[in-house]
Amino acid sequence: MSTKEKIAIIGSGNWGSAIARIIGFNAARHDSIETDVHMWVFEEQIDGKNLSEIINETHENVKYLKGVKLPTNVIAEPDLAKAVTGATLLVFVMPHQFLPRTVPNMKNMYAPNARGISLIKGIEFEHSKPMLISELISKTMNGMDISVLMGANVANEVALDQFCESTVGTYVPANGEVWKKVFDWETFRVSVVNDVPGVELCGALKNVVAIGAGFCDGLEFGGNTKAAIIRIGLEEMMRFVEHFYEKVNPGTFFESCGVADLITTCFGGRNRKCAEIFAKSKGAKPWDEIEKEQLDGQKLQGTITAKDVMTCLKAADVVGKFPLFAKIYMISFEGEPVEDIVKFADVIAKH
Ligand SMILES: NC(=O)C1=CN([C@@H]2O[C@H](COP(=O)(O)OP(=O)(O)OC[C@H]3O[C@@H](n4cnc5c(N)ncnc54)[C@H](O)[C@@H]3O)[C@@H](O)[C@H]2O)C=CC1
Ligand SMILES: O=C(CO)COP(=O)(O)O
Repeated sequence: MSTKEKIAIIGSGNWGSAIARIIGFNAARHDSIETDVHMWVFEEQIDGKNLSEIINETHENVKYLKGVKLPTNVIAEPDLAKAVTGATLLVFVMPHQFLPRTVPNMKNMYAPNARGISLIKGIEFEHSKPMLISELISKTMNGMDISVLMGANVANEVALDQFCESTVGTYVPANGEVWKKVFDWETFRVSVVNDVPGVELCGALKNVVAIGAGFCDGLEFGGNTKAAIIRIGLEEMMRFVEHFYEKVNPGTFFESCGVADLITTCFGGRNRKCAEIFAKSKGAKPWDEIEKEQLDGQKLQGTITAKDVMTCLKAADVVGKFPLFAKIYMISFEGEPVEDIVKFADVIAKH
């Protein structure tokens, strides 16, 4: 039996495909990893043909990462149980709303010593308290060790080999080193830290702030205002993490997963872009319509996360300590005028 690590990627969207390219390169160059990497594809039809077949024939995900070639050792597989069979390393990368219905289809076909990593930016909650996606995955997979990878990694730029950094958060340093081998590439530099909640919550919460940054762009505010939103957003991200997860290392916010991801998303991300359009419509255009028109099947995470964050803040009775998060939620879902993005006094007074 092979003692090599075997990688399966669970997801093949915009980020899933971009990171599959790097994973494929690393699997081909490291002797300790099997060269073939299986990538699960949620099957759909493109001009009457299965997307998984198109990927295997053309080595391009023509729907989610058009114009970028994947290495030939990345093999698209529409059957999830088959994709993970014998895998020792499971890479979870899909919009978080699809996770609960996907994981059971893996049918325990992965190797008994399998470890996982989540690249998913979002939160879940249990009893109105935030629950990490990595915790949720671990719980549904009999306590499997789940690390996380988050960073300033807009997928289309990573796919073009533009230099960037990323952060792995892990509980088990030896697993962190394995994941570094899987992801670290000359244009994609990976650091490993021992802080899963900090890394993961940075990745989830910056999407909410990016909605606020998009509102500023839609209102045609200048750089000063957007910088203020980013700074206040960082402060609220730190406060949220401290409030719900006291063991977080403050240094994590200065890794790629923290301030760098916040900045890139507030300038070049999908959440920013869709929020700009929402603001330009004065809040009249529904989010799902904007998502459909602008993202062609890709998914917006910041709006869902804004709702989830608000649920946690209300349950803990701390809304007044998070006026920016609250404002973003109220503008997005309660009809508050978009211009009020910079007016916090009412939130603080009310809570
Ligand atoms: N795109 C980016 O630049 C980055 C995204 N991320 C995060 O990575 C995660 C995955 O994002 P992307 O790969 O960009 O996905 P995406 O936004 O491109 O979403 C499309 C994916 O969802 C799948 N899908 C649609 N309906 C489904 C269903 N019913 N069940 C299962 N899958 C279904 C599609 O097949 C496709 O693979 C998200 O949490 C995102 O926040 C993280 C870093 C960068
Ligand atoms: O997470 C991202 C960059 O690291 C991508 O953000 P968007 O989903 O806003 O594009």
